[in-house]
Amino acid sequence: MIFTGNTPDLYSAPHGFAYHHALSATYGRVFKIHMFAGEEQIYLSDTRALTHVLVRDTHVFDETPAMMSEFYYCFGPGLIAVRGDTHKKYVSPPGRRAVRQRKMIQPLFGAAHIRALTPTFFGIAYQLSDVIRARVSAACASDTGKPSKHASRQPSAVIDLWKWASRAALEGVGIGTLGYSFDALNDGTEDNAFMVAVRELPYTVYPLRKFMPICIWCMRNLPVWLQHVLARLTPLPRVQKVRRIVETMQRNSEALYAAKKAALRAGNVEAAAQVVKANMAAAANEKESLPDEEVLGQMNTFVAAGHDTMSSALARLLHSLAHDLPRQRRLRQEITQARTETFGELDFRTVTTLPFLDAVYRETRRLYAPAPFQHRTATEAISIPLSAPIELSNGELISELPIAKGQTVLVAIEAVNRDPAIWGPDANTWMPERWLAELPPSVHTAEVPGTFSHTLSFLGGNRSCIGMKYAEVELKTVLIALVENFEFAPAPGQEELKWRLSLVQNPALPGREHLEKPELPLLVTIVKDAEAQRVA
Ligand code: HEM
Repeated sequence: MIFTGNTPDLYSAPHGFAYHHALSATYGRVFKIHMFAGEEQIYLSDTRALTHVLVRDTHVFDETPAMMSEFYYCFGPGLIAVRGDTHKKYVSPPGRRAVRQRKMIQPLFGAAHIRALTPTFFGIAYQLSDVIRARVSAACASDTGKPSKHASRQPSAVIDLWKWASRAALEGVGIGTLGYSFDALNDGTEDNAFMVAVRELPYTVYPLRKFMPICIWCMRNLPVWLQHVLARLTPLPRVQKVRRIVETMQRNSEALYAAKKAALRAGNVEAAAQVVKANMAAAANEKESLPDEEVLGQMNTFVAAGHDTMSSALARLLHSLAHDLPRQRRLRQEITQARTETFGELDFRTVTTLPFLDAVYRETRRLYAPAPFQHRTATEAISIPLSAPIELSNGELISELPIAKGQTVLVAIEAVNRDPAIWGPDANTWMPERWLAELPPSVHTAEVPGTFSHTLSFLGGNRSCIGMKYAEVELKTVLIALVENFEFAPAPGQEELKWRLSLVQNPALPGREHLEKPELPLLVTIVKDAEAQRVA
């Protein structure tokens, strides 16, 4: 305990959430936590101070070396794993021009591109609904010899929706960013190695965070070839599994990249991945372009960042609605009415303007941020202002928080999103209606430095989530298709699910938290038959 500090509790998958909630409730918005080998970090949910960490003083607060090393090892030099000038600007080798990664990638996640992708998202959403329908029908048929449909009882079955949330997320990010279908929504498709690797990465790598200080030392002090030799020789099975996953992802991205470049050279623009297309066009025009390893880094990053967060987010939306049938019915009614009013043609405008759908989406993102915290490390000593003075253990009152050079701040995303002083006494309750009324003045005065609806779910500042709008439109589209076609309810005998802390949160059945694979069993009932769906 003296050596590990609070680290085991802070990162504990099964108990981590309860521990974080208890810490905030007990110690407030600013306090110290004790990490591995005596390191002290600052646990921060004071919004004024966080504005400095995430927005105003980003020249001081950088991504934590531990996280950068982890991302770099897993994905290569993609947007999430590069810092400072490289994040904005590639420091070019002689003869090459400099290119800003974020600037170059931004259009791929801009409103115009997302609008153009909306029919693709609908295609994925209806494929998902078809596969769930087929599963329910098959389960009913195997129970009774034929699908159990009669006047009073629609076909229903318990389905593990984690598997399908994960597959839909993969298909979305594959088609949307790489122009590549994993064929993940074809019921007969077995998981291929790439799919398994992407899916298993977050919960395989997460428990290794306790060894991060050792990894960082190696990455800072050893040549890359020696790091790879050491990774191969490390006897921990988990390290070997991560290594295999990373190699699989890299191999598949390389093959895909080669195929996309070849397609583009052969004049098949449609078949090219957006990022490859944009980069090759830039290079052809002698404009700023990324070297191959950075394009590969983006491909790995998009797949991982898009898959993990999106499957967690969709799972939370379905789970919340399953536990609240009246609100689920209200949402279904809104969607059905929109379908009638638009003569069946739901589009980008419908997706982004349905008020209750929007309220459900915002509330779920507020209460259940897939990534409940992040880290930033000060590259020099600095003092940042606090919203309200705090009392130190020696009785001294301070209104500026001193942060030492090298000290890490834990950005407590979830604590801000659930702060009762901001959101009111019902801050911990899932209540979509709060978004349909005027938000309390405290939400505005808090000045949360986040890019999404006064929350930190997509963080804020120069490293906020680039996929925010992409996520919103895809998730809402999928929700429209699913809620219109099915009713979701807790699975009998499996009503309680436990949400585990990981790189992004994921569900498990009580007593099965030790199993790495997440599970989301829900009772799915078909409420709109296939014929009606086709007519719509
Ligand atoms: C509900 C879904 C999502 C949530 C909650 C989410 C959340 C976040 C958060 C909190 C960060 C900051 C991480 C950090 O500071 O280390 C981030 C960064 C990032 N996200 Fe997302 N994300 C989501 C979906 C997506 C999607 C769909 C994509 C791409 C297809 C994506 C791509 C990225 C990338 C590339 C970054 C790094 C940005 C940078 O460093 O400049 N995210 N995301």
